[in-house]
Order: sequence, then C-alpha cells, then structure tokens
Amino acid sequence: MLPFSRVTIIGLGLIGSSLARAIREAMPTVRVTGHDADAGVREIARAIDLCDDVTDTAGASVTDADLVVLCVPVRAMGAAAAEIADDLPAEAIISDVGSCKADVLAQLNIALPGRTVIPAHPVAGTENSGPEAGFASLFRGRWCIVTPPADADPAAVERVSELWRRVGADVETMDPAHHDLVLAVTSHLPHLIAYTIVGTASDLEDVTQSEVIKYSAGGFRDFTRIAASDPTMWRDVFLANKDAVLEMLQRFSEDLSALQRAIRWNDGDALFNLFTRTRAIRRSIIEQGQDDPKPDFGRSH
Ligand SMILES: NC(=O)c1ccc[n+]([C@@H]2O[C@H](COP(=O)([O-])OP(=O)(O)OC[C@H]3O[C@@H](n4cnc5c(N)ncnc54)[C@H](O)[C@@H]3O)[C@@H](O)[C@H]2O)c1
Ligand SMILES: O=C(O)C(=O)C[C@]1(C(=O)O)C=C[C@@H](O)C=C1
Repeated sequence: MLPFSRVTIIGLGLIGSSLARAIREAMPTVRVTGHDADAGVREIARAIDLCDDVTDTAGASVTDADLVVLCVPVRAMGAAAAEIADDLPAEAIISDVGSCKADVLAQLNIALPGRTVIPAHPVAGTENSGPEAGFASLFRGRWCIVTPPADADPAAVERVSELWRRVGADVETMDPAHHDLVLAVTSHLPHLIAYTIVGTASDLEDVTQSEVIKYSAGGFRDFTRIAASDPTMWRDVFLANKDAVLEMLQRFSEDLSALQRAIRWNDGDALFNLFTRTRAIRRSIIEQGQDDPKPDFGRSH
C-alpha cells in the first residue's frame, strides 16, 4: 500500500522539484500539489508540468493533503509552516528536507503546535538550485535520515520512511541533535572549507582572473563546484546549525594547526603518516564499490 495519496510540496527548487519528479515516477497515482513563494518559480513549475497542480497560495496547496513536505531554506521553515497552519487537515503529516534538524524541528513545533511533525533529510544534492535543476533519480541509492521527535507516532515515522524508500533512498533514523553533529563534519564543514579556499584564491590578486580559471583543472576545480552552492541555503545552514559547526570547526582548526607545525618544522613523518591514512580511507571506499560513497552515519536511534 502507498504511504500517502495526496502529497503537497512547498518550495519547488532543486530538492522540492526532484521530490515531485521522483514521486510521480515511482508512485504515479499519488496526487502531487506544489507551491512556491516565488511567482516566477510557480510559472516555471507549471510550464514544465512538475506537479498535478501548482497553487498561488500556500494555504490552497494543503487543504486535502495527507503529507506536506517543506522544501524551503532552513530558516524559512517556520514562516512556511505558519502560512499553512489554518488550512492543514487535522490528520496530515508535516515533514521537511532541511539540511539541519534540531533548529527546524523547534521552528515547526512553534508554528504547528500539536501537529504530527516527522522531519527528514535526504543526503543528496548538487550545487544547482531551482525547479529546472531537479531530477527524479537524485535520491536513488542515497541516505535519507529521518529525525522524529522522541514522542513521535511510530506509524507516522514508518509512512515518511516508506515514501523515501519508494523514491530510492536508504533510510536511517537518528536523533536530531546527533544528525546535526554528524552532518556538521560530513557536509557543512566541507562546504565552509570550499567557500574559504575559493574566496581566498580570488582575494589574491596574483592568482586571480585568468590564472584561477586557467589552472583550475585539478583539486581547486572540485572546490569551485562546492563553492558554487546556493548562498541562501548555506547562509541558513551555518546560522541554524551554529553550535555543531563551531564545535567541528574548532577540531578542524586544531588539526590544521598541527599540519602547519609539521610543515614549518620539516616533520615529514607526520605529513606522510596522515596522507597514508587518508589515502587508505579513500581506497577502502572504492574497494567496497562505492565511488560515490554514502557515509556511514553509525548507530540508528
Ligand atoms: N541543495 C542541496 O544539495 C540540498 C540537499 C538536501 C537538502 N537540502 C535542503 O533542501 C531545502 C531546499 O533546498 P534547495 O536546494 O531545493 O533550494 P532552492 O533554492 O533550489 O529552492 C528553495 C525554494 O524555496 C522557495 N521558498 C523560499 N521561502 C519560501 C516560503 N516561505 N514559502 C514557499 N516557498 C519558499 C524559493 O522560492 C525556492 O524556489 C533546504 O532546506 C536545504 O537545506 C538541500
Ligand atoms: O553534492 C553536493 O553538491 C552536495 O553538496 C550535497 C549535500 C552534501 O553535502 O553532501 C549538501 C547538502 C545537503 O544537505 C545534502 C547533500
């Protein structure tokens, strides 16, 4: 049996539009309704036939929904939830796809008191945004981490999990705070590092302009892809997951200082040993046949 029959997606950008496409492909009988605050995005969504219906107001999009998935930047979750509060059917489940979870759960609990809120995070994406950047296979073979509140109804958790399995994801359940700590190191910190490296390079007059472009075939080019990620999304992630990111940044800074010291004092052994360890990690991932690896998020809760 299908977990839901009428799904509303609010926010029709990369993730919302990918979810709409994936649901329509995997579960063609499910009615998908969409809404976006941006009239231009709604126009594109209609033009590309993204959903069965795209409504001009958030309220109109949820009146008969049995699942509403908020796919907006993490600091816009509370406002998006408040807009649907009066029109939401009593039995509807509310979920989201935000990249950090504790702050989003707090926002949703304030905006929708007493409602069934089951947050989730598909750990899949690209550096692109908007309704035309999405694609149906985005979640296939990727993790989706469901982060229910401690007192969540297990049946509601299972229905949300089943939706993500149906669009191809592997589902883990995790405590929201633990999720935020893990993702701070596996996703948020790498983005911060990429933004820093590309920003620093462009600040250095000597290597800017043609030279940054001309010689960016290798490692730097990989960083520029990540650093092209959406500014609104990532501003929100760093501010909403501040504590976990600052904790991981502290650890990272200490490790970077140790490397700095090793270079200054010609400690070749320290450099060699670290690089040998990190190379072994990458090789063991490839040997397991995962060249686009899903990180092991550890124990489920
Ligand atoms: N991009 C990724 O790689 C990725 C991966 C996993 C999860 N996420 C999470 O998914 C969410 C959406 O990210 P995205 O990459 O799809 O962004 P996006 O910029 O492509 O789309 C976001 C959409 O939300 C709309 N929006 C903003 N505020 C709104 C509101 N109050 N009501 C209705 N619509 C509103 C915007 O107009 C935009 O069309 C974010 O919370 C992000 O953290 C992103
Ligand atoms: O592959 C990318 O471009 C991504 O940044 C995707 C990525 C990640 O860090 O893995 C980014 C943010 C998400 O919340 C989930 C996935």
